[in-house]
This record gives sequence, structure tokens and C-alpha cells, in this order.
Amino acid sequence: MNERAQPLTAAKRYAAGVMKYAQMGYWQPDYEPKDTDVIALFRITPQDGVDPEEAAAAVAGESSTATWTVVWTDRLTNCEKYRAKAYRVDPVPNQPGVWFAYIAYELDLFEEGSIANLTASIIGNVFGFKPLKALRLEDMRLPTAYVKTFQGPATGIVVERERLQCWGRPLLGATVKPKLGLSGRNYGRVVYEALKGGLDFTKDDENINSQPFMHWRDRFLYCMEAVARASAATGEVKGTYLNVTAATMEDMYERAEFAKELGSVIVMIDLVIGYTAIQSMAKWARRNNMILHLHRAGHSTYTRQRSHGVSFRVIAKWMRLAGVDHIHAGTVVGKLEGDPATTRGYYDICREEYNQKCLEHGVFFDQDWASLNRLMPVASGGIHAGQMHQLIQHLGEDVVLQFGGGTIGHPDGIAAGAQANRVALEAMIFARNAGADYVKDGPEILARAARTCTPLRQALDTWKDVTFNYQSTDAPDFTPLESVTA
Ligand SMILES: O=C(COP(=O)(O)O)[C@H](O)[C@H](O)COP(=O)(O)O
Ligand SMILES: [Mg+2]
Repeated sequence: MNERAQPLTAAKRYAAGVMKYAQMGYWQPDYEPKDTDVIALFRITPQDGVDPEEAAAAVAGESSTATWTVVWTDRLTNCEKYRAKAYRVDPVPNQPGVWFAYIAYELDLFEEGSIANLTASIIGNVFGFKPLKALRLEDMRLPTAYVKTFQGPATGIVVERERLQCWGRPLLGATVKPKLGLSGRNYGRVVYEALKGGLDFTKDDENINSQPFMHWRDRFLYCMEAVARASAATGEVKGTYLNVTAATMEDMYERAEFAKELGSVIVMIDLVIGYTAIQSMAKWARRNNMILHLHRAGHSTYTRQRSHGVSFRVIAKWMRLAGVDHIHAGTVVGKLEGDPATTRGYYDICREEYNQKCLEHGVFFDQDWASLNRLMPVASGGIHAGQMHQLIQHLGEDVVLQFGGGTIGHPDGIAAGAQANRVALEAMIFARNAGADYVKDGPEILARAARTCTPLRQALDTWKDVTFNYQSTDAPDFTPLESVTA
């Protein structure tokens, strides 16, 4: 197609009928994005015979003002301004027929502070558009003017640490297992044992809400009794993430209020409740001085495959805007998908005040977070004490390490599992702070600590052969940063 199509006269451009999206003005290779534009980067796989520029223009059109045919009512609007502009397409390295398309959106297309509104455009109709075989939203650049219309994390990492009086090490947690079936009383016993054994937090699993075997009030009462007793026994601030996910906002507010009444410092929600419900809960958490934990239940249905869906880095950006305090963001070494470089990109999006573009980590844009609070990533899913050095190496210090099976499955019981993890963590941080090469010597550091800590010895023996070495489904396309011309 003609890449630099001459502007059409108004009579031709608005004549009734069907014309290419590029001709309708959605492909503008000379466009220079404004500082206030929202920019989206899509990975597009056009159908055979569809030019990448036309495919990019179609994505711009269908995610902003266009439909399949010319409409004269465009001329009742400031349509030049409102039209999204595809301004660049680059071939994806080593993937013939696949392209990165950059699209700029005028800020006025979006309501202030609404993830629902943003997403209804950016991932609305367009993902089903027939001329594309597949479409993936890889990254977004959110202008400061837009970022500032969002609340951001209700509490943030610094205030959470102040409330917990815990500095200089990752926070330690455990997900109660089995996920389903325990009675309130037995559930509370698990929480008490784990907290007394040395964890900072326990947490409900994503699918524990209010089932016949344990209604939510029962769980909250037993859990908070366990928290109070464990805090008294250890002198440490303890907590448990009470999952308030429910069928309606009214139910969620009722559960969250009760958690607060019982003295909980934190509540939890699942990603499946939806963007508006998440934003409502984030505002509730800010008003009520509560930490808000988000489990990303459901995300892999649309984040995991490289050619179609939405990258988790974009979900992480939306959730930082929306205002949760914690977000599950992967472990690298555990049982669930997580390439090291890609995961590093997610963690940077959560924790940095300013993200530098880093193609090596899948981060395509500089992003200023404009003083929105930092978001604490949570590493969870098939991790155990024997991986402590790798966890610290890949994930750093401002992270919640959550061992579910890796606490509750300890051969000597839950408190022993918690103790093993706490000792492993403190031994590793101590070695790191003393200047040891803790990554290389990690196994030795753990073995040494285990000489005076039987629970750690048992944990290392039990899980020593457990690894999850499978090929990643979502590694970055660019490896050494230097080899890429921007
Ligand atoms: O129950 C668990 C982990 O339990 P365990 O520690 O026993 O494996 C969490 O739901 C997953 O970590 C979620 O995955 P992600 O954190 O990747 O969203
Ligand atoms: Mg779970």
C-alpha cells in the first residue's frame, strides 16, 4: 500500500462507502506523539495479504473512533484529534509475518481515573477483528497527565513496612493449604502455627470465599484470633490476607468492614472481580488505612501466549494505577510461567519510580510514575527454602515470598516449615549483607544454617530435587539491548 498516502480531499474522504483504515487517517507515519498521548504497543499478526501498515491502522481505528465504513458524522466531531494514529511498525525479530505496531491516542479519549474506560478502547472490540490472525497488547506508555488522575497503591511499600516494623528483608508468607475444605477452626490453627513459626503473613487462597465447609465470618474470626495469639507469642506484627472476593460490591464491603473491625491490617481481592471493583476496593483501602493484596487469579488465560492477549506487564501497570498494594508477579524458579528477564520487567514496573525503556526485559517505554506509591510484588507458586538464594537474586528485597506447599508440606509440621523459611531467608540476607557471593554459594550457606536448624535441614532434604525447568512461553524478543536500534 501507499505508505505516505496523500491527504484526501474532504469530499473523497467522507464519501459514503468502505475505504482502507490507513486512508481514513489511522496510519500517520509522520506523526510525532505528544507528551500527553497514551501510547500502546501491539504485536500484530495480520492475515495473509494484509499489509502491516493497514493492520496497524485498523487496530488504531477499531480501538478509537472508526468502524468498518465511512460515517459522515465524523465531521460533527474534532475527528482529526480523536482518531488514534498508528505511526510506526517494526518487524518482530525472528518472527516473519509478525509486527510491532505503535499507536498514539489523544488523552481526551479517556475518562480520568477509569481503568474500565481505558480498557474498553484499548482491548475492546479490536481483539476479534478478522483481518488479524492474532493481536497482543505488549506495553503502554501512560502520560503523567493521565497517571495523575489515578489514586495509585492505597498504602505503598514504605508505609506497609512502617506498619509492620520490618525492614531490610523480603516479607515472608504462606498460602493456607489445602485451598478448599478446611473448617474455620482448623484453618485458624494453620494460620497460628505458620505465624508463630516465623512468618509475617499467611493468606487465603484465590478460591476461598464463603463455601459451605467454611463461611467467611467463621474464617475471619478464627484467623484473627490466630493473628492476635501469634503476635502476642512472638512480639512481632503479624497479619493474614483475608480474601473478601464475593459476588457483589456490597458483599465485599461488608466482609472488608468486618476484617477491619476485627483488627486486620490487610484484605485481599482477586483479579477476576474486575477493574471497577478493584478500583472501588482500592479507594476503600485508602480510606480505611488497610493494605490491599491482589491475587492475579485468571490472568494466565490471556497473558501467557506470546501472540495473542495482553502482556502481564500491562496488567501490572493498570493495577498500579488502580491502587492495589500487592500484586502476584511471578517467581522465576517456581511452578508457574515466568521467564527471568520478563519477570524482572514486571517487578520494575511495580517498584520503580521511573522505568527506563529496557527491551531486554520487555519494557518498551520510559514510564514516569509521577509519585504514585510503589507496588509490592508477591512471589508465589511452587517455591521452597532451597531456592532462597535464587529468589533473592531474581526478585530483590521489596517482595513478599510466599511458600504455601513449601510451609504447610514440611515433614515436621507447619511451624517447622515456617521456621525453615525464616532461617533460610535470614541466613541468606546476612550472607549477602556480609559481602558473600550468595548466589554462587547459596546451597552452602543454606547447608551451614541447617546445621543448627533441624527444620531447615528437613526442608532442604525433602525438596532438594524439586525444580520446574520448562521452556518459557513468553521470553522477550530482544536480548542484548545494544543490538537493537531504537
Ligand atoms: O496458591 C498459590 C501458591 O501455592 P504454593 O506455594 O503451594 O505453590 C498461588 O495461588 C499461586 O502462587 C498463584 O500464582 P501467581 O503468584 O503466579 O499468580
Ligand atoms: Mg493459589
